[in-house]
Amino acid sequence: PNLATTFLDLPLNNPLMNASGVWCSVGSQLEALQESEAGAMVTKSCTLQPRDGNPEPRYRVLNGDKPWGSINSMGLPNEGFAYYLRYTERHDYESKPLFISISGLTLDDNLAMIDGLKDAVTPAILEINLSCPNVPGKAQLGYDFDAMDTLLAEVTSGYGQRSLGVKLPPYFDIAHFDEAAAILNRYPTVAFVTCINSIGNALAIDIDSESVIIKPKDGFGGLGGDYVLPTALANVNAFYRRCPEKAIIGCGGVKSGQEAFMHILAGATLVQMGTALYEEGPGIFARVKAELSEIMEKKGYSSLSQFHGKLKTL
Ligand SMILES: O=C(O)c1[nH]c(=O)[nH]c(=O)c1I
Repeated sequence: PNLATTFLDLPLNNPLMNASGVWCSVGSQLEALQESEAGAMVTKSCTLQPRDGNPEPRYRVLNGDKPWGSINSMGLPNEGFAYYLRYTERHDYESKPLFISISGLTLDDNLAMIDGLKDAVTPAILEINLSCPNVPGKAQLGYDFDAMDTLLAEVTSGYGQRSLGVKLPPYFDIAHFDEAAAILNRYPTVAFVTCINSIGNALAIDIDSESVIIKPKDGFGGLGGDYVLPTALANVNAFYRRCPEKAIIGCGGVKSGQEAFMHILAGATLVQMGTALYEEGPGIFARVKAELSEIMEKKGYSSLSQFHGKLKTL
C-alpha cells in the first residue's frame, strides 16, 4: 500500500506527524523529527518572547503501568518566535513539510508573529493555536466565538492570501460544531483545521498520596491519549462534514495504525501524535506507518484516498 499523500499541494511520504508541543521545542528535538519517519512536523506553539512556562511537575502519564493517557499543564514554555522562525530557515523542506505553530498571548503578539512570517521566504505552514488550556488567566480563544472571529479577521488580512490553519479545542455540543464551522467557513484562506487539542482542565488524583499529580493550577491540566480518542474522532468528522473546502488534521488518541486509520476514515488528511510520541519517542512514526500499511493491506486498500472520509453510518 502507498501511504503517500498531499497537503496544500505539498507531497508527503506518509500522513503522520507530531502534535505541536511534543518533541518539538528545541533544536535537538526538531532535528530528531526531521530524521524520523514522520511525514511532516510542527514546532512547539510559540509566543513573541521566550517563556519558562508553569512549575514542574507539569506533565504526567495517567494510571502508571497501564497508561490511558496524559495530563499536562506546561504553560506554553517555548524559546520565543525568533527561535522557531530561524528553524524554519534551516529546515530541509525536501525531506518533509514543516508547520510552525503560534500562540500569542495577545492579538497584537499574534499579528506581530504573522507579520514576521508573511515576509519570510520559508514555505513553513502556519497553524494558529486557538486552544491552549494552561496559561493562567488566558481563556481559550476557541471557546470565545466572538474573539475567535475577530482574531481570524485580523490574522487572515495580515497574512494576505497565504493559506493557514487553526488548532481547535474539542467541542462537545452540535451547536458549537455548527457555530465554530460557520465562523471558519467565512475565511477561505483558513485552509485546514486541526482537531483536537487536549481536553482542557481535567484533574488526576493519586489515592496513595491523596493528592493531585501536577503542580500548576491545583492539578488541573489538559488530557491526552486514549481518554480523548472518541472526542477527537467526533471533532474530526464534525468539521470534515461542515468544512468541505478545508482539510482536516486529526489529533487525539493516536498510538497505533488502528487509531490513525480511524482518524483518516473520519476525514483526517494528516494525523498527529502527542502523548504516544511523548512516551515512545520519534521511533513511533516507523511503527505506526508499518501498522497502518498492514491494515490497508488486509483491507485491500492501495492508497489513503480509497478510505479517506469514507466513514459509514448505520
Ligand atoms: O500547556 C501548554 O503549553 C499546552 N498544552 C496543551 O495541552 N495544549 C496546548 O496548546 C498548550 I500551548
